[in-house]
Amino acid sequence: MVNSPSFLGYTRLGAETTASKTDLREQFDFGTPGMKPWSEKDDPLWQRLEGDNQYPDHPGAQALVEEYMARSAELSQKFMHCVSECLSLPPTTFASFKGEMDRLKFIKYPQAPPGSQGVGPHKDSSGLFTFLSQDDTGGLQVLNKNGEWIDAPPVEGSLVVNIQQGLEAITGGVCAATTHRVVAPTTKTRHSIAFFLAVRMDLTTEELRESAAHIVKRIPASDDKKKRAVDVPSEFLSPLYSCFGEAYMRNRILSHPDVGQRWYPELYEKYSQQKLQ
Ligand SMILES: O=C(O)CCC(=O)C(=O)O
Ligand SMILES: [Fe+2]
Repeated sequence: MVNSPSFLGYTRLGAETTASKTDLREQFDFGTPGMKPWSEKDDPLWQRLEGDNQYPDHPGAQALVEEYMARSAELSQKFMHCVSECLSLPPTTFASFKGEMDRLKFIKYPQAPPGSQGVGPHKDSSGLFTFLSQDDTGGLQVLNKNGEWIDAPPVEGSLVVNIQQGLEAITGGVCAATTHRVVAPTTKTRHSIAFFLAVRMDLTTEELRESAAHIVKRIPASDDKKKRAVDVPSEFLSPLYSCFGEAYMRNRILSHPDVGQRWYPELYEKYSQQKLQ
């Protein structure tokens, strides 16, 4: 991944940081193929997050990744319609928020001493929803409304769906982003595959406030529930960033400091000193 300004490719064990601690996992990150090349002259820096994949040197890997991404994109399209209906909104309400490059990650967690951090507490930040497939090892946990960690145990043939910060921001916090983590396995290796449905990176906080107000008005949640949900902090809603792309760039740089330092040294310095407001 260190060769990719788009944070795509292989991340070795120990190179990723979440909640200021090193994660015990290795992974391959891929994006929807065929993105427009970044132009230094015309495009904002965050546009560079959309780039070319680095495929492993393994027969069939590229075809498999591309098929997995295409089918997940199709599924997520239907899922978004269902979510809109559940919120009593027209089925295509979220269509105009959909971003260009979805992401797919193949993750491996090696055995570790009890209580080790596979991946630390976080909210997914590149988009609207995450569709997660996990093997039968267990270790995925979700924070409930009382602030307790509860297991999200493997259920064969199922996907875990996380709400990402993009949807949280768009719905004014009514659909709160899922805070989750993985406790490292102690007796065997754990594998998981995560598909991240992209949100539009050019969406500015101003546009967002307008559309969120419009959507929130129409979602039939109690005012009390709406208010509490908005209290969840989100880097996407931080006044520090003018659009989703910028907020996502910060997230990538702090999660993958080696890549951040190589390609975006000035931003790395800035973000590592900045407290999220
Ligand atoms: O491995 C898992 O089950 C979760 C992975 C995850 O939350 C992530 O990579 O964002
Ligand atoms: Fe996650």
